[in-house]
Amino acid sequence: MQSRNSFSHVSSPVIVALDYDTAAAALGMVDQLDPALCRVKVGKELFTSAGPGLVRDIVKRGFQVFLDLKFHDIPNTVAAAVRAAAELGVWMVNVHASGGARMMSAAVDALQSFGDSKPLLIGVTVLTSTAPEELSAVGVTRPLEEQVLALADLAKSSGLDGVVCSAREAQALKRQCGDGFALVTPGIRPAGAAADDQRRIVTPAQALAWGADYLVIGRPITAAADPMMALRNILAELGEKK
Ligand SMILES: O=c1ccn([C@@H]2O[C@H](COP(=O)(O)O)[C@@H](O)[C@H]2O)c(=O)[nH]1
Repeated sequence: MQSRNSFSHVSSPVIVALDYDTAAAALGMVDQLDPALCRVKVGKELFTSAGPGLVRDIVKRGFQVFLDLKFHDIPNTVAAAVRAAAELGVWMVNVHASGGARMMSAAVDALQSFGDSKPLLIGVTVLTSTAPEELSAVGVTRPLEEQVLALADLAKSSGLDGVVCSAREAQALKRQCGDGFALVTPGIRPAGAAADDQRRIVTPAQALAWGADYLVIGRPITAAADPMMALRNILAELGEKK
């Protein structure tokens, strides 16, 4: 899957999740990483503590940034938020697909004026920390995979570029949505690694084999004694299996 915006120069599928509470800690990790070997993700903790200035700094260092703020609000607010994200120069931004078609279409429309520098717009389906048995407690009674497929269908018909899902759903999603629709998969764990709070985990090689386009990996890299070595080991495993 080649991303369809003007930032498509990194061939590695790995997106390193920078889940830190200060700009200094995040930049400490960024400075150990190579922008030719991975992209990076700024999520809610880091953005809330360090703000848009840090995102600009990371972009200036040559990294493609996935701004993972999972917007979910009324259409006008989400449209304005994704526009603000695009102005930061990020490569990818996301919204919750459960926000509905009108909200997602408003986000798509808001990005039109950015032309080739438009970030990829991705819809979150069901979080990878959600176990199948947890869905009914939030009012979703159909099976988890059906919910993921339905939300992906809504995201695609609303004009989004892809979805966040578990790689466990990747094969069914590729069949339904086709190759041009990006599958961004957190919940990635090398064999033997701790699952932590994730519930639908997949190894890096298995995720790619099942059709994931991007692998979001946090703690298995950032908590490693040598994060760059951990990244290189994952890439080597992927190279061998591709
Ligand atoms: O469904 C989702 C959506 C987002 N995430 C985010 O990805 C990383 C995963 O980090 P790990 O340390 O590899 O578990 C984290 O930033 C989450 O907020 C997700 O895990 N699942």
